[in-house]
Amino acid sequence: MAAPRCSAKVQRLSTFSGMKAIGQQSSMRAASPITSSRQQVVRAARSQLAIEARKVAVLGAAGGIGQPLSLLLKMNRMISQLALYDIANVAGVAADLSHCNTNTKVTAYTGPEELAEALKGADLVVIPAGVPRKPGMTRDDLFNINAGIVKGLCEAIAVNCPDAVINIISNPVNSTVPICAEVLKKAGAYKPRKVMGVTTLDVVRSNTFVAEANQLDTKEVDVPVIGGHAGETILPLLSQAKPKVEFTAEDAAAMTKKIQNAGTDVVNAKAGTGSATLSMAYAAARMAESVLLGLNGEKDIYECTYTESDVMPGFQYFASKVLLGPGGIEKFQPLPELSEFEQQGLVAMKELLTANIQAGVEFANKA
Ligand SMILES: NC(=O)C1=CN([C@@H]2O[C@H](COP(=O)(O)OP(=O)(O)OC[C@H]3O[C@@H](n4cnc5c(N)ncnc54)[C@H](O)[C@@H]3O)[C@@H](O)[C@H]2O)C=CC1
Ligand SMILES: O=C([O-])CC(=O)C(=O)O
Repeated sequence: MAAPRCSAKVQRLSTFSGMKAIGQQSSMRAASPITSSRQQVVRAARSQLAIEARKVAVLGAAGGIGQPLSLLLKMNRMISQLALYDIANVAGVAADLSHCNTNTKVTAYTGPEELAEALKGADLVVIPAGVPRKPGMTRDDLFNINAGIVKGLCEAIAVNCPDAVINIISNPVNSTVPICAEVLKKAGAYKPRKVMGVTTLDVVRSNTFVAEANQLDTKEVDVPVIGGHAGETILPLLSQAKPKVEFTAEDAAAMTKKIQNAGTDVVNAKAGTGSATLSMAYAAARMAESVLLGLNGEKDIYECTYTESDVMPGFQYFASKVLLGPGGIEKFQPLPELSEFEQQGLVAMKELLTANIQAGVEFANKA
């Protein structure tokens, strides 16, 4: 008879693992495809990190991103309770997921009257609630609907779990993050180091495309992405790619365009049925994992994120690489020396990013 596929000894730290069982020696080759370039989860597994009981809430859990994201989180050993909230269809998603034999307990909450219970005690709240783009739309075109959704959810967070880290996926991220921050400020519950716009998909895409173009192993590539999360505000720092990759000016411009347009390419390929969901779930699960590793005290956990920051004078909110830790963002990495092309990219994004930020701040503060 075949041996059982999984035993108590073969519990993995997270979904992405490919990693060896906790308690066994990990090797680079066996490392997680998501995190191995950073080696952070591998190290956590090696050190048999003391794992605290953590509650994670997903708001918009029945959607295109919410469902695969919840599956990935259900497989994350650092999460003891996964609270799934949506305005509809979430009970079935939770019932389905609850049959996966991992130790994460899944609970479902439907509609505004159950939102408070979903949030109470959460260490991390991930928000993929809201409408996605259709071909021909910009992310800004989602503002009218999604701004109100994010505002309402953040008002509830301010009351029910003001200490939680918040990962905002809902577009337009350039505006929804300022909306979240302003709502929390008004409620006296703002922790600037804990409000993070999820731009991990831009990093994931950059790593993939740069690896493919240079015949590199994807899991060894790391490209920081700064600015924001829309069009020309997405600025991959190809000059800072690790390992070092030489680009001609023409190739750098083409690669930058490809990364900036990647979301639109998926929207067009899906032809009216939505935008990136699976790669976004993967990216958000990586970000959640990094946040939780940081909360648990693991060292050297770095991610790019869009947040209120002083890193780039002239931009109140900006995406850049940060060190994560027990307090959320522990430290901002100063911007490295940029190539001439990247400096031009910074100038080019100024008008759009400033307008996006202003729209968010104004929306949150109108009566
Ligand atoms: N940050 C990023 O890199 C990315 C962001 N996105 C954005 O993520 C958002 C979600 O995308 P999908 O999951 O594809 O959309 P979807 O339409 O498949 O799912 C959205 C879910 O949100 C729920 N929802 C709506 N109003 C809600 C409320 N008030 N409270 C709780 N849940 C609510 C809906 O019932 C639905 O289940 C979109 O705004 C999209 O543009 C998508 C891809 C990448
Ligand atoms: O393009 C969209 O609308 C969804 C998104 O933000 C992305 O895929 O980067």
